[in-house]
Amino acid sequence: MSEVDLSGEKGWQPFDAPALVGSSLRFVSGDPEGDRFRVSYYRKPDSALVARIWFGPETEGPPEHAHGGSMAAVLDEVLGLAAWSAGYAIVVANLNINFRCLLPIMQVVQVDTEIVSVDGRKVLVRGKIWDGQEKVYTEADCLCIEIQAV
Ligand SMILES: CCCCCCCCCC(=O)SCCNC(=O)CCNC(=O)[C@H](O)C(C)(C)COP(=O)(O)OP(=O)(O)OC[C@H]1O[C@@H](n2cnc3c(N)ncnc32)[C@H](O)[C@@H]1OP(=O)(O)O
Repeated sequence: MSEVDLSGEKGWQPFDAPALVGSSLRFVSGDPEGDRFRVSYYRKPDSALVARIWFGPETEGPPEHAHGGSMAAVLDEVLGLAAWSAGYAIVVANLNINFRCLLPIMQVVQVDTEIVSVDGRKVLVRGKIWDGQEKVYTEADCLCIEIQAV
């Protein structure tokens, strides 16, 4: 497969996910040369986690477009990781997804995240997969629950 440009924007800092949560996080981001997903994580200047993600041919669902489950897997990982990167050791309890537009495969898209609220052990993270300009493919609310130990 040809080179995929996952570079971030000016002011974004590369974020080392395995350094924070360990190398078990491989389902989405564990095969950076593969034909499924290729992912690079960054922190924005406001410290929000952001990802640049390439959906490869093995994520195909509808012809030439991403499988809904592949988008769900990406949102599970990125939104959960957003909570970890904000200092909360969590697992995902509920992931509510709206699929807005078919997502063409073989292109790089962006996942933006936002910590919406923290209420005791409950951390609500909101995110979207979009083109980074205007087109939103998928939106999600992710309820994360803090755990004592992994
Ligand atoms: C290790 C590195 C990982 C880093 C990367 C993260 C990205 C990957 C994210 C994942 O894929 S994690 C794997 C998928 N998730 C799971 O398998 C979670 C399975 N579920 C559980 O382990 C437990 O259900 C859970 C820890 C989430 C909660 O069980 P607890 O017994 O600890 O909590 P409890 O049931 O008492 O609920 C605590 C609060 O959360 C609320 N809650 C729990 N589950 C909920 C739910 N599903 N919907 C709404 N609210 C929920 C619950 O009502 C309560 O609210 P209040 O404090 O206000 O009373």
